[in-house]
Amino acid sequence: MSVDATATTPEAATAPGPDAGPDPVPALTVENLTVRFSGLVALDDLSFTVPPGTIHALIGPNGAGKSTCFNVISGVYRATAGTVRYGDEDLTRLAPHRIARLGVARTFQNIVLTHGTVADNLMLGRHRLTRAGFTASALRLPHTVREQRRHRERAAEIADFLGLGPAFDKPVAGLAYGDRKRVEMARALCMEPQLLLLDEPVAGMHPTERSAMAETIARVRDSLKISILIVEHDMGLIMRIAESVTVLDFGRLIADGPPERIQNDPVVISAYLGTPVQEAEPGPESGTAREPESGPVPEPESAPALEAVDGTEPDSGPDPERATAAASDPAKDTGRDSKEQS
Ligand SMILES: Nc1ncnc2c1ncn2[C@@H]1O[C@H](COP(=O)(O)OP(=O)(O)OP(=O)(O)O)[C@@H](O)[C@H]1O
Repeated sequence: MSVDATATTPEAATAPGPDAGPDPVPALTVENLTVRFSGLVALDDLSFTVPPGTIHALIGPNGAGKSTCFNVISGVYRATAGTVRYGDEDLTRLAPHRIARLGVARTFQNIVLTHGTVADNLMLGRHRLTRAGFTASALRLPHTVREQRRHRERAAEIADFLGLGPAFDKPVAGLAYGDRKRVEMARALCMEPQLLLLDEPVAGMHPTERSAMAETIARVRDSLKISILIVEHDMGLIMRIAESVTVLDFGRLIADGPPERIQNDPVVISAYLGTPVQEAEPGPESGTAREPESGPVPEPESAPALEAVDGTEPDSGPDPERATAAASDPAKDTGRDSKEQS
Protein backbone atom coordinates (compact mmCIF):
# COMPACT_ATOMS: atom_id res chain seq x y z
CA MET A 1 0.00 0.00 0.00
CA SER A 2 1.31 3.43 -0.87
CA VAL A 3 0.29 6.32 1.32
CA ASP A 4 0.98 9.83 0.14
CA ALA A 5 0.87 12.45 2.86
CA THR A 6 -0.08 15.13 0.37
CA ALA A 7 -3.10 13.20 -0.91
CA THR A 8 -5.30 12.97 2.15
CA THR A 9 -8.34 15.24 2.13
CA PRO A 10 -8.55 18.41 0.01
CA GLU A 11 -8.55 20.52 3.12
CA ALA A 12 -5.71 18.59 4.63
CA ALA A 13 -3.89 21.19 6.60
CA THR A 14 -0.96 18.91 7.00
CA ALA A 15 -0.28 18.83 3.27
CA PRO A 16 2.16 21.40 1.93
CA GLY A 17 0.87 23.84 -0.66
CA PRO A 18 2.11 23.75 -4.25
CA ASP A 19 5.15 25.90 -3.61
CA ALA A 20 5.42 25.27 0.05
CA GLY A 21 7.41 22.45 1.42
CA PRO A 22 8.91 21.66 4.71
CA ASP A 23 11.58 24.13 5.73
CA PRO A 24 15.13 23.06 4.97
CA VAL A 25 16.49 20.88 7.73
CA PRO A 26 19.01 22.80 9.88
CA ALA A 27 22.32 21.37 11.05
CA LEU A 28 22.72 20.52 14.73
CA THR A 29 25.96 21.90 16.13
CA VAL A 30 27.26 20.95 19.55
CA GLU A 31 30.13 23.23 20.57
CA ASN A 32 32.46 22.82 23.51
CA LEU A 33 29.72 21.23 25.60
CA THR A 34 30.63 20.52 29.20
CA VAL A 35 28.30 19.05 31.83
CA ARG A 36 29.38 18.59 35.44
CA PHE A 37 27.45 16.85 38.16
CA SER A 38 29.10 18.02 41.36
CA GLY A 39 32.60 16.62 40.99
CA LEU A 40 31.83 14.36 38.02
CA VAL A 41 32.49 15.57 34.49
CA ALA A 42 29.88 13.80 32.34
CA LEU A 43 30.71 15.74 29.17
CA ASP A 44 34.04 17.40 28.64
CA ASP A 45 34.37 20.05 25.92
CA LEU A 46 32.40 18.00 23.37
CA SER A 47 31.94 19.31 19.83
CA PHE A 48 30.34 17.66 16.80
CA THR A 49 27.93 18.48 13.99
CA VAL A 50 25.00 16.53 12.58
CA PRO A 51 24.77 17.54 8.92
CA PRO A 52 21.20 17.98 7.59
CA GLY A 53 19.48 14.83 6.39
CA THR A 54 22.05 12.39 7.75
CA ILE A 55 22.18 9.70 10.39
CA HIS A 56 24.85 10.56 12.97
CA ALA A 57 25.67 8.08 15.71
CA LEU A 58 26.86 8.86 19.23
CA ILE A 59 28.58 5.81 20.68
CA GLY A 60 30.79 4.86 23.58
CA PRO A 61 30.99 2.65 26.65
CA ASN A 62 28.46 2.77 29.49
CA GLY A 63 28.75 6.03 31.37
CA ALA A 64 30.54 7.78 28.48
CA GLY A 65 28.01 10.64 28.48
CA LYS A 66 25.71 9.77 25.56
CA SER A 67 22.42 10.14 27.45
CA THR A 68 23.68 13.29 29.10
CA CYS A 69 24.34 14.73 25.66
CA PHE A 70 20.80 13.76 24.51
CA ASN A 71 19.37 15.31 27.65
CA VAL A 72 21.15 18.61 27.03
CA ILE A 73 20.10 18.71 23.37
CA SER A 74 16.46 18.05 24.29
CA GLY A 75 16.51 20.54 27.17
CA VAL A 76 16.20 18.10 30.07
CA TYR A 77 19.66 18.96 31.43
CA ARG A 78 21.41 22.34 31.46
CA ALA A 79 24.93 22.58 30.09
CA THR A 80 27.62 23.78 32.46
CA ALA A 81 29.40 25.35 29.48
CA GLY A 82 29.20 25.28 25.71
CA THR A 83 26.32 25.60 23.27
CA VAL A 84 23.88 23.53 21.25
CA ARG A 85 22.73 25.28 18.09
CA TYR A 86 20.10 24.10 15.67
CA GLY A 87 20.41 26.21 12.54
CA ASP A 88 20.11 29.78 13.82
CA GLU A 89 18.47 28.76 17.09
CA ASP A 90 20.41 28.44 20.33
CA LEU A 91 18.87 25.48 22.16
CA THR A 92 21.22 25.64 25.12
CA ARG A 93 18.85 27.29 27.58
CA LEU A 94 15.48 26.40 26.09
CA ALA A 95 12.88 24.29 27.89
CA PRO A 96 12.04 20.88 26.39
CA HIS A 97 8.70 21.98 24.94
CA ARG A 98 10.30 24.93 23.16
CA ILE A 99 12.94 22.66 21.65
CA ALA A 100 10.18 20.28 20.54
CA ARG A 101 8.41 23.17 18.85
CA LEU A 102 11.53 23.87 16.82
CA GLY A 103 11.22 20.40 15.33
CA VAL A 104 13.35 18.26 17.60
CA ALA A 105 11.74 15.02 18.81
CA ARG A 106 13.24 12.20 20.80
CA THR A 107 12.60 8.64 21.84
CA PHE A 108 13.60 7.07 25.11
CA GLN A 109 15.82 4.15 25.94
CA ASN A 110 13.24 2.38 28.09
CA ILE A 111 9.83 1.61 26.71
CA VAL A 112 7.41 3.89 28.47
CA LEU A 113 4.28 3.33 26.42
CA THR A 114 1.95 1.05 28.33
CA HIS A 115 -1.38 2.85 28.19
CA GLY A 116 -3.93 3.43 25.48
CA THR A 117 -4.04 2.31 21.89
CA VAL A 118 -1.37 2.92 19.27
CA ALA A 119 -3.62 5.70 17.92
CA ASP A 120 -3.90 7.32 21.36
CA ASN A 121 -0.13 7.40 21.75
CA LEU A 122 0.42 8.75 18.25
CA MET A 123 -2.18 11.48 18.79
CA LEU A 124 -0.17 12.50 21.85
CA GLY A 125 2.68 13.14 19.44
CA ARG A 126 0.37 15.37 17.37
CA HIS A 127 -0.40 17.47 20.44
CA ARG A 128 2.10 20.24 19.75
CA LEU A 129 0.58 20.71 16.28
CA THR A 130 -2.99 21.01 17.56
CA ARG A 131 -4.57 24.45 17.77
CA ALA A 132 -7.98 23.67 19.25
CA GLY A 133 -8.16 24.53 22.92
CA PHE A 134 -9.56 22.39 25.69
CA THR A 135 -13.03 23.97 25.62
CA ALA A 136 -13.43 23.77 21.85
CA SER A 137 -12.32 20.13 21.92
CA ALA A 138 -14.66 19.28 24.78
CA LEU A 139 -17.57 20.89 22.93
CA ARG A 140 -16.59 19.04 19.75
CA LEU A 141 -16.96 22.16 17.64
CA PRO A 142 -16.91 21.39 13.90
CA HIS A 143 -13.45 22.83 13.21
CA THR A 144 -11.95 20.87 16.09
CA VAL A 145 -13.55 17.67 14.84
CA ARG A 146 -12.07 18.32 11.38
CA GLU A 147 -8.69 19.08 12.90
CA GLN A 148 -8.74 15.91 14.97
CA ARG A 149 -9.67 13.88 11.89
CA ARG A 150 -6.76 15.31 9.89
CA HIS A 151 -4.31 14.57 12.68
CA ARG A 152 -5.66 11.04 13.00
CA GLU A 153 -5.24 10.50 9.26
CA ARG A 154 -1.64 11.64 9.42
CA ALA A 155 -1.01 9.47 12.49
CA ALA A 156 -2.43 6.50 10.57
CA GLU A 157 -0.08 7.21 7.65
CA ILE A 158 2.89 7.27 9.98
CA ALA A 159 1.70 4.05 11.64
CA ASP A 160 1.44 2.41 8.20
CA PHE A 161 4.92 3.62 7.31
CA LEU A 162 6.32 1.95 10.41
CA GLY A 163 4.38 -1.27 9.80
CA LEU A 164 1.93 -0.56 12.63
CA GLY A 165 -1.16 -0.07 10.45
CA PRO A 166 -2.95 -3.26 11.56
CA ALA A 167 -2.29 -2.40 15.22
CA PHE A 168 -3.48 1.21 14.97
CA ASP A 169 -6.55 0.75 17.19
CA LYS A 170 -5.06 -1.91 19.44
CA PRO A 171 -3.78 -1.36 22.99
CA VAL A 172 0.00 -0.93 23.06
CA ALA A 173 0.21 -3.14 26.14
CA GLY A 174 -0.70 -6.17 23.99
CA LEU A 175 1.94 -5.53 21.32
CA ALA A 176 5.21 -7.40 20.90
CA TYR A 177 8.26 -5.67 22.37
CA GLY A 178 9.64 -4.65 18.96
CA ASP A 179 6.31 -3.14 17.94
CA ARG A 180 6.15 -1.12 21.13
CA LYS A 181 9.58 0.31 20.32
CA ARG A 182 8.13 1.20 16.91
CA VAL A 183 5.17 2.96 18.52
CA GLU A 184 7.64 5.05 20.49
CA MET A 185 9.36 6.05 17.26
CA ALA A 186 6.03 6.67 15.50
CA ARG A 187 4.98 8.94 18.38
CA ALA A 188 8.13 11.00 17.87
CA LEU A 189 7.57 11.13 14.09
CA CYS A 190 4.02 12.36 14.68
CA MET A 191 5.60 15.59 15.92
CA GLU A 192 6.83 16.10 12.31
CA PRO A 193 10.40 16.59 13.52
CA GLN A 194 13.30 17.72 11.40
CA LEU A 195 15.73 16.25 13.89
CA LEU A 196 14.97 12.91 15.51
CA LEU A 197 16.94 11.79 18.56
CA LEU A 198 16.82 8.00 18.93
CA ASP A 199 18.03 6.63 22.27
CA GLU A 200 18.92 2.95 21.85
CA PRO A 201 16.05 2.16 19.46
CA VAL A 202 16.89 -1.56 19.19
CA ALA A 203 17.86 -2.27 22.80
CA GLY A 204 16.38 -5.58 23.87
CA MET A 205 15.25 -6.57 20.37
CA HIS A 206 16.16 -9.89 18.79
CA PRO A 207 18.30 -9.88 15.62
CA THR A 208 15.40 -10.00 13.15
CA GLU A 209 13.66 -7.08 14.85
CA ARG A 210 16.92 -5.13 14.96
CA SER A 211 17.56 -5.68 11.29
CA ALA A 212 14.02 -4.54 10.41
CA MET A 213 14.41 -1.47 12.63
CA ALA A 214 17.71 -0.56 10.95
CA GLU A 215 15.94 -0.61 7.62
CA THR A 216 13.09 1.50 9.03
CA ILE A 217 15.44 4.14 10.44
CA ALA A 218 17.20 4.42 7.08
CA ARG A 219 13.81 4.76 5.34
CA VAL A 220 12.79 7.53 7.75
CA ARG A 221 15.92 9.48 6.79
CA ASP A 222 15.48 8.84 3.08
CA SER A 223 11.73 9.49 2.90
CA LEU A 224 11.39 12.43 5.24
CA LYS A 225 14.88 13.87 4.55
CA ILE A 226 15.28 14.59 8.26
CA SER A 227 18.39 14.33 10.41
CA ILE A 228 18.73 11.53 12.94
CA LEU A 229 21.07 11.46 15.93
CA ILE A 230 21.20 7.93 17.31
CA VAL A 231 22.68 6.46 20.48
CA GLU A 232 23.03 2.72 20.09
CA HIS A 233 25.32 -0.04 21.33
CA ASP A 234 24.59 -2.28 18.33
CA MET A 235 27.66 -1.53 16.23
CA GLY A 236 26.47 -3.65 13.33
CA LEU A 237 23.43 -1.39 13.00
CA ILE A 238 25.49 1.78 13.31
CA MET A 239 27.96 0.65 10.67
CA ARG A 240 25.10 -0.17 8.30
CA ILE A 241 23.08 3.04 8.49
CA ALA A 242 25.13 5.92 9.92
CA GLU A 243 26.95 8.41 7.73
CA SER A 244 29.08 9.64 10.60
CA VAL A 245 29.96 8.61 14.13
CA THR A 246 31.12 10.46 17.24
CA VAL A 247 32.77 8.29 19.87
CA LEU A 248 32.82 9.31 23.54
CA ASP A 249 34.81 7.93 26.43
CA PHE A 250 34.56 9.44 29.94
CA GLY A 251 32.70 12.40 28.43
CA ARG A 252 35.45 13.23 25.95
CA LEU A 253 35.38 12.88 22.19
CA ILE A 254 37.92 10.24 21.20
CA ALA A 255 37.00 9.89 17.52
CA ASP A 256 34.71 11.43 14.94
CA GLY A 257 34.24 10.42 11.32
CA PRO A 258 32.70 7.96 8.89
CA PRO A 259 31.92 4.48 10.26
CA GLU A 260 34.51 2.71 8.15
CA ARG A 261 37.23 4.84 9.72
CA ILE A 262 35.79 4.60 13.24
CA GLN A 263 35.58 0.82 13.26
CA ASN A 264 39.28 0.54 12.49
CA ASP A 265 40.44 3.35 14.75
CA PRO A 266 42.86 1.83 17.29
CA VAL A 267 41.79 4.28 20.03
CA VAL A 268 38.11 3.34 19.55
CA ILE A 269 38.93 -0.36 19.44
CA SER A 270 40.88 -0.11 22.65
CA ALA A 271 38.34 2.06 24.51
CA TYR A 272 35.10 0.56 23.27
CA LEU A 273 34.91 -1.96 20.45
CA GLY A 274 37.49 -4.37 21.79
CA THR A 275 37.91 -5.84 18.33
CA PRO A 276 37.35 -4.47 14.82
CA VAL A 277 33.66 -4.72 13.97
CA GLN A 278 34.08 -6.78 10.82
CA GLU A 279 35.88 -9.51 12.73
CA ALA A 280 33.25 -9.99 15.39
CA GLU A 281 30.59 -12.67 15.34
CA PRO A 282 26.99 -11.56 15.25
CA GLY A 283 25.03 -12.43 18.37
CA PRO A 284 21.69 -11.76 20.01
CA GLU A 285 23.01 -8.58 21.61
CA SER A 286 25.58 -8.03 18.96
CA GLY A 287 27.41 -5.14 20.63
CA THR A 288 30.46 -4.94 18.47
CA ALA A 289 29.20 -7.52 16.01
CA ARG A 290 28.44 -6.69 12.42
CA GLU A 291 24.94 -7.61 11.33
CA PRO A 292 24.93 -10.69 9.08
CA GLU A 293 23.31 -8.80 6.22
CA SER A 294 25.52 -5.72 6.43
CA GLY A 295 25.75 -3.31 3.54
CA PRO A 296 23.34 -0.76 2.16
CA VAL A 297 19.86 -1.19 3.56
CA PRO A 298 17.43 -2.07 0.77
CA GLU A 299 14.05 -0.40 0.44
CA PRO A 300 11.37 -3.08 0.75
CA GLU A 301 9.09 -3.10 -2.29
CA SER A 302 5.92 -3.15 -0.21
CA ALA A 303 6.86 -0.31 2.10
CA PRO A 304 4.32 2.53 2.08
CA ALA A 305 5.65 5.96 1.17
CA LEU A 306 5.73 8.87 3.56
CA GLU A 307 6.55 12.48 2.85
CA ALA A 308 7.51 15.21 5.26
CA VAL A 309 4.77 17.75 5.91
CA ASP A 310 4.64 20.98 7.86
CA GLY A 311 1.91 19.67 10.14
CA THR A 312 0.81 22.99 11.61
CA GLU A 313 -2.82 24.01 11.26
CA PRO A 314 -3.52 26.89 8.87
CA ASP A 315 -5.83 28.85 11.23
CA SER A 316 -4.43 32.27 12.00
CA GLY A 317 -5.44 32.16 15.64
CA PRO A 318 -3.00 32.50 18.46
CA ASP A 319 -0.31 29.90 18.56
CA PRO A 320 -0.87 28.49 22.00
CA GLU A 321 1.91 26.95 23.99
CA ARG A 322 0.29 23.61 23.93
CA ALA A 323 3.27 21.35 23.77
CA THR A 324 3.66 20.24 27.29
CA ALA A 325 6.93 18.80 28.39
CA ALA A 326 5.10 15.52 28.88
CA ALA A 327 4.07 15.39 25.21
CA SER A 328 7.65 15.66 24.08
CA ASP A 329 9.06 13.94 27.11
CA PRO A 330 7.21 10.87 28.26
CA ALA A 331 9.94 10.38 30.84
CA LYS A 332 8.11 13.00 32.85
CA ASP A 333 5.47 10.33 33.42
CA THR A 334 7.87 7.55 34.17
CA GLY A 335 10.77 9.15 35.91
CA ARG A 336 13.09 7.62 33.30
CA ASP A 337 15.15 10.77 33.18
CA SER A 338 14.27 12.01 36.58
CA LYS A 339 17.89 11.97 37.74
CA GLU A 340 18.31 15.45 39.20
CA GLN A 341 21.20 17.50 37.97
CA SER A 342 23.21 18.23 41.02
N1 LIG B 1 21.77 13.48 36.93
C1 LIG B 1 22.97 12.98 37.18
N2 LIG B 1 23.57 13.18 38.36
C2 LIG B 1 24.80 12.71 38.61
N3 LIG B 1 25.51 11.99 37.73
C3 LIG B 1 24.95 11.75 36.52
C4 LIG B 1 23.64 12.22 36.18
N4 LIG B 1 23.35 11.82 34.91
C5 LIG B 1 24.42 11.12 34.50
N5 LIG B 1 25.36 11.08 35.45
C6 LIG B 1 26.67 10.46 35.35
O1 LIG B 1 27.28 10.98 34.19
C7 LIG B 1 28.05 9.98 33.54
C8 LIG B 1 27.53 9.80 32.12
O2 LIG B 1 26.27 9.17 32.20
P1 LIG B 1 25.37 8.91 30.92
O3 LIG B 1 24.10 8.30 31.40
O4 LIG B 1 25.28 10.15 30.12
O5 LIG B 1 26.25 7.83 30.12
P2 LIG B 1 25.84 6.94 28.87
O6 LIG B 1 26.98 7.00 27.92
O7 LIG B 1 24.52 7.36 28.36
O8 LIG B 1 25.76 5.49 29.52
P3 LIG B 1 24.84 4.24 29.10
O9 LIG B 1 25.39 3.70 27.82
O10 LIG B 1 25.04 3.29 30.24
O11 LIG B 1 23.41 4.72 28.99
C9 LIG B 1 27.90 8.72 34.36
O12 LIG B 1 29.01 8.64 35.23
C10 LIG B 1 26.64 8.96 35.13
O13 LIG B 1 26.63 8.28 36.36
